[in-house]
Amino acid sequence: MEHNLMVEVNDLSKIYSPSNRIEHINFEITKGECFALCGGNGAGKSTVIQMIIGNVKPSSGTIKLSGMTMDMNRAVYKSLFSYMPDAMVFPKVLTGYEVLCFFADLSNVPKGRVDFLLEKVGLANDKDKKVREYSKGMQQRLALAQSLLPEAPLLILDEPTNGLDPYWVREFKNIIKEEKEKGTTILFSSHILSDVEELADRVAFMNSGRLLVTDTVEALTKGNNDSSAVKTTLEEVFFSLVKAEQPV
Ligand SMILES: Nc1ncnc2c1ncn2[C@@H]1O[C@H](COP(=O)(O)OP(=O)(O)OP(=O)(O)O)[C@@H](O)[C@H]1O
Repeated sequence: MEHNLMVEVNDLSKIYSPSNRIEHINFEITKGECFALCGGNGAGKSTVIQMIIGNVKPSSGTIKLSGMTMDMNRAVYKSLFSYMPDAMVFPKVLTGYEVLCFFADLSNVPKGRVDFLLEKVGLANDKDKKVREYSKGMQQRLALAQSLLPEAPLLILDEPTNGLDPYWVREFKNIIKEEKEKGTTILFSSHILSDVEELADRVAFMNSGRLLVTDTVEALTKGNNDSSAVKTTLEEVFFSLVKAEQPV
């Protein structure tokens, strides 16, 4: 039977210490959906992502991708997603082209796709430069190209537009929209709530290791039930959620 859910996160927790806990995280992402994980610094977004991709072992809870846990078949589980970290460290002695060819070989991706993606992220003219000569933004564009190489059904992006100039923020958003149109399921984390509003179908807000709310962008920004109500922004929603959490 075709499984409609790409991601199922069920009562997931990571207890780093008694005072540093990410707990009771529950959400599902339907195939083809664009889902944003939002929250302030230290809310737990990256930890949740790291648990999904198998880099951090959960203290409890389960994660399924397309109905499958990592324990069922690690190789198949890992083939279901590709991942762009918030800061990727590349071997600095390699050129951008060599880096992508390395990752392409790992995933049996034809070299033609390397050239296509270098063009897409605006690095075609710099492909023979060593990565150590790349600016931070160029390295980030290389990281995005790396994550797009395998055309995995689930694309996971940790803070994809952080630190990019306005031109490349827009280009990144267009690339994410293209992926969405192709039917790729997308999970991304971001602090930039205007980007989230533009890209995401649904949003989960985290604070201090807990999930506060998960809903569609439309429902979160519609104001109140009065149809004449002025729409609010995700930024305002986030402020009121975090404010409500503060001790009085
Ligand atoms: N390896 C670790 N060991 C101990 N604590 C950790 C570890 N990694 C993260 N934490 C803690 O877990 C909490 C959540 O961190 P995490 O990086 O997941 O948050 P985030 O929402 O991604 O934050 P930011 O937006 O600042 O990147 C923080 O209190 C952080 O200090």
